[in-house]
Amino acid sequence: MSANNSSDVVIGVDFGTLSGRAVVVRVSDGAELASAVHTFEHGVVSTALPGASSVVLPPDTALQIPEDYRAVLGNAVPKALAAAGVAPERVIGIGTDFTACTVLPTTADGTPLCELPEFADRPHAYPKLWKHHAAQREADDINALARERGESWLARYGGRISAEWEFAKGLQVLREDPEVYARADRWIEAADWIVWELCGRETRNVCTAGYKGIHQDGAWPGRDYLAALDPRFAGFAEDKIAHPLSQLGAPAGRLSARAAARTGLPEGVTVAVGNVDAHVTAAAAQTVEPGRMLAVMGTSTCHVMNAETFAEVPGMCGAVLDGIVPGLWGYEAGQSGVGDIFGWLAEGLVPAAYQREADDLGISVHDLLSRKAAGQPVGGHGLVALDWHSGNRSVLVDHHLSGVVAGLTLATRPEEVYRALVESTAFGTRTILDAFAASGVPVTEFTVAGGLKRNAFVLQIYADVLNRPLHVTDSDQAPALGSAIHAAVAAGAYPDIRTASAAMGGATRDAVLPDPARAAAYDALFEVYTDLHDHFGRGGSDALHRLRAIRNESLTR
Ligand SMILES: Nc1ncnc2c1ncn2[C@@H]1O[C@H](COP(=O)(O)OP(=O)(O)O)[C@@H](O)[C@H]1O
Ligand SMILES: O=C(CO)[C@@H](O)[C@@H](O)COP(=O)(O)O
Repeated sequence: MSANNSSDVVIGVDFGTLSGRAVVVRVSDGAELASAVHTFEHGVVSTALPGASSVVLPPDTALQIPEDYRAVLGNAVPKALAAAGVAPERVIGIGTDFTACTVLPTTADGTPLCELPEFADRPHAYPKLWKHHAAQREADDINALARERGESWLARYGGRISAEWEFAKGLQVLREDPEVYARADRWIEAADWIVWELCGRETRNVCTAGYKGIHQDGAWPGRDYLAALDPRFAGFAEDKIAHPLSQLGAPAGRLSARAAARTGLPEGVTVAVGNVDAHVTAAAAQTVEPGRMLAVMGTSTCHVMNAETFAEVPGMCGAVLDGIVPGLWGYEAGQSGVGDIFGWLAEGLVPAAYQREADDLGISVHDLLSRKAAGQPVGGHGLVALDWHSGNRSVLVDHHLSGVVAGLTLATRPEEVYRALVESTAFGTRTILDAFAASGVPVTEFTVAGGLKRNAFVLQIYADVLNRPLHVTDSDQAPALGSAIHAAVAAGAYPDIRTASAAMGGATRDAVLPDPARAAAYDALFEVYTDLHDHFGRGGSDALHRLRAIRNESLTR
C-alpha cells in the first residue's frame, strides 16, 4: 500500500532525557502540523529519591520516575493534537522512541517495581537512565569473562559492552539489592515498557534487544556464561528478558481503552513497535541507506549508520542485523557527554558577568560563549580537552574515565575553554569515524540531527575538524518525526521504512562546508588530542581511574 488518504496523520512521541515531545505529522509528505513538549517533573534523580525517602544515592546514579513518562502521553499528545486542529479520528497510528538502555524492573503485568509501596524507598526498583554510570565494575566483569570464554557476541560490540547496557545494570541490581532482583519478573527497556503502556501487551523490539540486550544470531548470552558471572544470574536472560522480538516498523498492537482515555486518541489505533531515539531518527534524516552516518547531537551524541555487511569496529556500541531498518546491518557508536559537557561550563561555571551580558543581549550563555569564541584562530587558546566528563562510550567504552583540559594559563578565558570543549567532542567524533574507516566500514556521508544542530558555531567546528561537509536534518524534532514515520509504516501507509523515509523525511545537503585552512590547522590539535586520549585512556597513565577510585572511596566512607 502507498500513502493514500491525504488527511491521514500519525503521532510520533520522543522520550528524551528531561522531557517528552509529541508531534502530529501528515502521512502523505511528513509535514509537521504541530507539536507539544512535556517536561519530566522529576527529571534525572541522582541525589535523593522523591518523597520522604532519606536514602542517599551513590555517585554516578541516574534514575527516573515512570509516572513522568505517562504524563507525556497524558499531556503532550492531546496538546499537540489540539494545536494541530486535527480530529482524533484522522490519526492512523502512534509511534514512540526512547533514550536507550533506560531500563526498569517490573512485575509480570508491567507494573514498575518502584510503584509497589514496599519498594518505594529502594533505588534499584527505579528505572535506571541511560547515563546511570554506576555499573562499570559489573561491565568490567562481564567483559573479562566474555573474553576469557571467547563469547562470540563480544565482537558484535566492538570487543566491550558498556556499563550503560542492560546486563551491567541488571547485575548491579542483583549484587546490591538481591530482593529487588528476585521480585523483578521482567527487566525491560523503557522503549518497550511505554509500548506496553499504550497497547497493554509486552513486546520487545529488535533494536534495543540487539544493541543493549546482547541479543545476537537469535540468542541471548547463554545460561552457562551468566552462571559463571554469578550463579544467581544464570536465569537473567531466560527469565527476565527473553521474549519474541518484533521488527522495527511493525505494529506492536492497538491502543488500549486506558491509553485512549489518557491520550485522547481513538481506542484501537495502531501502535508501532518501540525504538531508540537515535536509530529512529535515521528515517527522519533520510540516512537509512548504507554509508550515511547520522549523528544525533544533544545531551549525548549517538552515531548510527547502515551497512550491507558486518565488520568488527573496535569500540563501537554494536552492530545489529535489522537494528535500524530490516535487512541491513545497523551500526551504533556514541559519546556519552556532548551538550552535557557544554552545559557543565555554560550553566554552572561562568562568571556572573557573563550571565548578565547574555541576559542583556537576550541570548543563552551557550550562545554568548559561542559568539565570543567564534572569531578565534584555530589553536589560539592553546588548549586541548578530553570529552570524558560523562565517561567514554566509544571507542574506549569506559565510564570510569573523566574530563581533562590541558594547556590552561592565567590568561585562559571561559569562552576559550568552551571552544576547547566543543572541539574535544568533535575530535571524539573524528576518532569514531577513523575507527569505522580503519575497519572497512567507510562513512560516505555525515548528517547531523538533534538540539545542537541549532548552534552554527558548533557545526562549523565539526565540519572543520572532520574536514567534510555536513548535511543537516530539516526537522527540529527529528526523533519524534522518525517515530511518526515508523507509525505510518506500522499502520500500513507505506510498505517499509526506507520508502516512508524517502517520502516523509528530509535533510539539507552540504549545509555546512569545511574551511580548508582551518581543517589543516585542526590536524595538529587532533594529534595532541590523540596523544592525550591514548595516554589517559589506553594505559599510558591510570591517573583518571585512581582519581575515580579515591572519589568513590571518600564519598562512601
Ligand atoms: N545553544 C546551545 N549550544 C550548545 N549546546 C547547547 C545549547 N543549548 C543547550 N545546549 C546543550 O544541549 C543539550 C540538550 O540537547 P537536546 O538535543 O535539546 O536534548 P536531548 O539530547 O536530551 O534530546 C544540553 O546538554 C545543553 O547543555
Ligand atoms: O543511549 C542512547 C542510544 O543508544 C541514547 O538514548 C542516549 O545517549 C540518550 O540520548 P540523548 O542525548 O538524551 O538524546
